Amino acid sequence: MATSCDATAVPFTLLGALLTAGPAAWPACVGGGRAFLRDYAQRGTNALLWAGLIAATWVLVLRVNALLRLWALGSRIPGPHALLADPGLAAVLRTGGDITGFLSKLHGCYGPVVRLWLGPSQLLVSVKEPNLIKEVLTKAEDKLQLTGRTYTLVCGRLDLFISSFQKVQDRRESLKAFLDKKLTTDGGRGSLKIIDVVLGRIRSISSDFVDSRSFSQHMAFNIIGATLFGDAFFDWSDAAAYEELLMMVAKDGCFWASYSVPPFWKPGYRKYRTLCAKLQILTQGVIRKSRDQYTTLSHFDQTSFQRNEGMIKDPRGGVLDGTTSCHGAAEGSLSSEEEICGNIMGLMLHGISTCATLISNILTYVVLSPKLQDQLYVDIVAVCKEESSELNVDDLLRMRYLLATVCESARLSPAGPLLQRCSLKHDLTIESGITVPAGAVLVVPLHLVQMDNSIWGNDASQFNPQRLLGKDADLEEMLGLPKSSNGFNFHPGSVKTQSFLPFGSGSRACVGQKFVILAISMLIASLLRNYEVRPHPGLSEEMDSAAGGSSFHHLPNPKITFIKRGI
Ligand code: HEM
Repeated sequence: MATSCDATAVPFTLLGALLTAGPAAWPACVGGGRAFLRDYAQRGTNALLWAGLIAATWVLVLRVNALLRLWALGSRIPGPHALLADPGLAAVLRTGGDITGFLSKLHGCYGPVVRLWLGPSQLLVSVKEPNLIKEVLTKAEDKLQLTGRTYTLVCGRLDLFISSFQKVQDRRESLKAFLDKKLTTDGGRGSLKIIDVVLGRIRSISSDFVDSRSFSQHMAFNIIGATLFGDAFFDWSDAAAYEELLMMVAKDGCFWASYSVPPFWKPGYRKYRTLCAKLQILTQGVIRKSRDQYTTLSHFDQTSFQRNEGMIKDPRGGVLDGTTSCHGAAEGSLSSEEEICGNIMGLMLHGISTCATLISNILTYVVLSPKLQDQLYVDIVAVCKEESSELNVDDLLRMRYLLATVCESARLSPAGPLLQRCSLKHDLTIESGITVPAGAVLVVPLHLVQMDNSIWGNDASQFNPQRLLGKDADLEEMLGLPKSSNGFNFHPGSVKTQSFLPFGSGSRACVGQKFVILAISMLIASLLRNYEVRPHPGLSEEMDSAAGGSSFHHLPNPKITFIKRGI
C-alpha cells in the first residue's frame, strides 16, 4: 500500500483529475485532495501570470511600435523641431492665445501641411490648401476621441457625433433623409409655423431692447426644438428651464471630458453630472410629450391618420415623414430609448449653439449696416410681391442676396476656429506624398482658409455678400442647396467653393447644412419683411469701431430692437 504521494500521480489539470482515477483515488496519496488542489492552484496561477505577462508584453510591443511609427512618419511631415511637445503651441494653448495666428506663421514657413507635437505621443497636422483639405476631410472619417467623449458624457449613449465613422454612418443618413424630407414636404409651411411662433414672442418684447446673442439663442432653440419635437415643443411648460440647462451643460462638457479618468472626487464634476442627468430627464419628458401628441393627432385627426398611413419608413423601421417629429431619424429599430434620447440631446446641443452663432452674426451685420438691411429688404419684397403670400423654399432660392448674406456671415465667422478630424485605424497617404499616421489630430484652420486673400481677394476679411454672386462662386453648392431653376453660377469644384467650410466637408460634413441654411434664411426673410432691426441708440464704442472697419473677427453683441414695418 502506497504511503507517500507520487507527485507525478497528481493530475495537474482538473480535466486530468477527472480522466484518471478521479477523486476516489486521491486519498491514496499522502495529503490526498489537498496536495492536488495546492499543486493545481500553483500551476494555474503560474499559467495565468505567464498569460498576463505575455499579453502585457504584447500590448507594450504594439504601443511602442505605434509610437515609433508615429515618430518616424510624423518627423517626415514639415514642421518645427520639438523634443517632446512644441513649446510655441503649448504656450498658445496655455494662455488661450490666437491659435489661428500661430498656425498662420507656421504655414508661412513650412507650406500647406504642417505638423506639430502636442506631446510625445500626440501629433497635430494642420492642412491649409483647399485641394488637400478636400482630400483629407474625405479620407479622415473619424472624429477626435475627445469630441466623442464630450458628447457621451453629456448625452449618455448616442450614435451621432461620436468618434467612429462606422458607428455614425447609418444614423447620419437617416437624419439627412429626415431633414431633407422636412424641407421638401412641408419645409416652407413648417418653417413658417416656427417663425410665426417666434415672431409672436418677438412681438411681446418688441418695445424692449434685447441683446443679439440671447435673442439668437432663443430663435435657434425654437427652430431646432420645433424641428425635432414638432408642435408639442411650443406648449411645453419646461422649455425655458430646458434652454437654460442646455446652455449650462454645453459650456463645460469639453473640460470635464478632457480628464482621461472621470474625476468623481471633484464636487464640480459631480454637480456637472447631476445637471446632465436633469437634462436627460427633461429630454425624455419632451420626447414622451411629443409622442403622445402625435398619437393623439393620428387617432383624432383622420387626415393626419391617412397621411401617416403613407409615411415613408426607413429600412430599419424609423419614421422619416416630415409631418412627424424626429424620433424616426433618431431611432431606427435598432436604437434603444437611451440612444434616441442621446441623439436628440446631441442634436439640440450642436444645433442650438451653431445656429445661434450664425443668426447672431447675421443680425449684427444687419444692424451695423443700414445699407445691407435695405438691400436685403429689396431682395425679399421683390420675391414676395403679395403681402400675404407665405414664403416657400423656391422663393428663398430666388433671394440670392439673402442667401449670399447668410453664406458670407458663415464664411467670416464660423462656429469654431478649427475643423478637427482623425483616422483612428489607418494611416492616410495624401496626394502630396505625405503620410499622416493613424491617430494623428488633423485640423483645418478655418479663418486662414476662409479669409485667404489669394482666394477671396484683397478684401477677404471684409463683409461683402456680393463676392458670392460672381461667376467664380457657386452659391448653391456652397450652401449644399438644390440648384435654382436658372442654374446660373454653376462652377463645380471652384476654389471658392472648396474653401467655404463652415459646415465642414467630406465624410463627416454637417448633416444639417441645407436644412439650417434654409431655415435661417426663412427666419431672416420673415423678420426683415415685417420688422426693421435697429441697434440701441447708445451704441458702445466697440460697436462704433467695428461698424467703421467692417472687418469683424470678434463680432460685438449689440442690443437690438424690432420696429414693425408699415406694409
Ligand atoms: C449654422 C448651423 C450649423 C453649423 C455652422 C454646423 C457646423 C457643423 C460642422 C463644422 C460639423 C463638423 C463637420 C466636419 O467635421 O467636417 C458639423 C457636424 C454635424 N452637424 Fe452641424 N452645423 C450646424 C447646424 C446643424 C443642425 C441644425 C443639425 C441637425 C439638426 C446639424 C447636424 C450635424 C451632425 C449630425 C453633424 C455630425 C455628424 C457626424 O458626427 O458625422 N448641424 N456641423
